[in-house]
Amino acid sequence: MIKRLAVIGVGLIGGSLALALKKNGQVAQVIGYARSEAVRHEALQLGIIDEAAASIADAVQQADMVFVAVPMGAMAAVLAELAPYVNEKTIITDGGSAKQQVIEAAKASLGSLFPNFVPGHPIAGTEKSGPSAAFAELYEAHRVVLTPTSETRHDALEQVQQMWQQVGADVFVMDAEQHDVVLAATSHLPHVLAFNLVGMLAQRDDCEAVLRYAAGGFRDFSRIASSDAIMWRDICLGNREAVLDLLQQYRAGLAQIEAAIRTGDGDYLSTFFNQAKQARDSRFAEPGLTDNSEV
Ligand SMILES: NC(=O)C1=CN([C@@H]2O[C@H](COP(=O)(O)OP(=O)(O)OC[C@H]3O[C@@H](n4cnc5c(N)ncnc54)[C@H](O)[C@@H]3O)[C@@H](O)[C@H]2O)C=CC1
Ligand SMILES: O=C(O)C(=O)Cc1ccc(O)cc1
Repeated sequence: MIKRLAVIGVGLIGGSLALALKKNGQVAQVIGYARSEAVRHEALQLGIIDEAAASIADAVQQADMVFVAVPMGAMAAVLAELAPYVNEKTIITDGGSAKQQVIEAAKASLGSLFPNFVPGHPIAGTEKSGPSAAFAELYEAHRVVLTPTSETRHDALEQVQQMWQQVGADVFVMDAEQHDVVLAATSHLPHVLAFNLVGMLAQRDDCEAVLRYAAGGFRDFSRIASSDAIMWRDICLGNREAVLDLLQQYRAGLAQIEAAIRTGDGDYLSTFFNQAKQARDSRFAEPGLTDNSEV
């Protein structure tokens, strides 16, 4: 049972954790902070938080658990701001989509309390953001990856693991570097591709006609291009190396497809498409990948 949970960033991810813990009676009090007063007020009105803090210091001072769920680009500043106000009993964790960058920031800011920091990433979300997008069931039957370092306190890791299990998540522990490569492949690259496709089509003169006759496949593929621009800017820049590697690999594949179309190499296309289909139908046939819902 968490006595006082401080949520820094009360949007989809922070808000959903607060709602889920409250719903299950796993937290006595939630205090929330967001940069904008209007967002804090909204979170209070929606019952996501019990109290709105006027500063990060006020939010974390009495907390036994701190959950940081701000865009990746704001993580370092938030961690630096909270560091003087936490103590050896406070556990600090986060929900950032790439882990190595957050770990570096936490190490730089938290100093001797760095072992109290448990890096985390719920592999659950939608294309919506803000407190109004939060819902208590978001994490049920979804994966949460924790990427402790060699310095992470074992009891802190256990408590964060328990917190996520209490809201219905399956918790996995992974090395941060591996996490960033894996998530670049299945999440960061697809978002970049969707943004690029939709952005490209939006610039065409015949955009209206193109979209009017779009089929279900376009709706599926383009949904994630509705995601928050600042959040995805920060993820791309925060997981730079892995995203660039995958983009290069993707471009090489695309170039081969382009060459096959140009030269009329139908065998290449059918073989390659069939290999991808076989992979999607067998090895990728995981719950969440086979239905049409968001991750
Ligand atoms: N949206 C998604 O599906 C998922 C997002 N994440 C990660 O979770 C984190 C939060 O994302 P969302 O909840 O979707 O975003 P969101 O936009 O819904 O919420 C972010 C919150 O942070 C606040 N905020 C922004 N800058 C701030 C600052 N400098 N100081 C204090 N508060 C600040 C905003 O007011 C808002 O309350 C991000 O790091 C994102 O990469 C992780 C998994 C899924
Ligand atoms: O909306 C979707 O399908 C997502 O992929 C949500 C998502 C966004 C960012 C993450 O780090 C994890 C999950």
